[in-house]
Amino acid sequence: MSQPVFLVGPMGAGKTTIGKQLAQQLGYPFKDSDREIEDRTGADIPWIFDVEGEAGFRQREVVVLADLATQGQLVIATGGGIVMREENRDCLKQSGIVFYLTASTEQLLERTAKDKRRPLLQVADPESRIRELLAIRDPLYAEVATYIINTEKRPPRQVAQEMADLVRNHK
Ligand SMILES: Nc1ncnc2c1ncn2[C@@H]1O[C@H](COP(=O)(O)OP(=O)(O)OP(=O)(O)O)[C@@H](O)[C@H]1O
Ligand SMILES: O=C(O)C1=C[C@@H](O)[C@@H](O)[C@H](O)C1
Ligand SMILES: [Mg+2]
Repeated sequence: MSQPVFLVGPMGAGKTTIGKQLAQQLGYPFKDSDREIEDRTGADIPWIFDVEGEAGFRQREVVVLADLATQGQLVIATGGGIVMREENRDCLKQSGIVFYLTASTEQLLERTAKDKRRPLLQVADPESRIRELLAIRDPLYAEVATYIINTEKRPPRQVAQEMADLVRNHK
């Protein structure tokens, strides 16, 4: 099985955290599209949003996803908005196994509260913003998903274990 494994879902779903554990358990290299964009740009995500706007960030995301998707056996954690572009959804569906990681709005809010590096959540009412984004994106995450995994009430390592078993048994 040489196809990549993608993790999609909202900010705070645990794509980066669980993705690293999954990669370790499968023995695959790990990549994070957000980190890859930052490395290639030489700047962090808040800077890219400030200077190039969300549209500039999304353009970079398309290029990085297309590139990572052709690198074979990797675990790839994606950014929360990756499904906003149709070409990304097509790429995800055609390229590998896709896990949609879910959690309640309350959990997403709690998990993202301290970290100020998510420009879309730097608003007066982040809870409403999370709900708005989910209303738009949930059907898009579901559209690309091979498996939908709830990440609540279990530590990341245990979630990753379930996912690793699904990958190993995937035909
Ligand atoms: N299953 C879990 N149980 C408890 N906490 C978790 C779980 N998964 C992730 N977390 C915590 O939630 C926070 C956010 O996780 P993470 O950065 O992995 O989310 P993400 O989906 O990659 O978000 P983004 O889309 O912004 O990159 C981290 O502090 C992480 O430790
Ligand atoms: O949900 C989103 O649109 C984003 C999620 C993060 O992973 C980053 O990709 C960026 O902050 C935008
Ligand atoms: Mg992440």
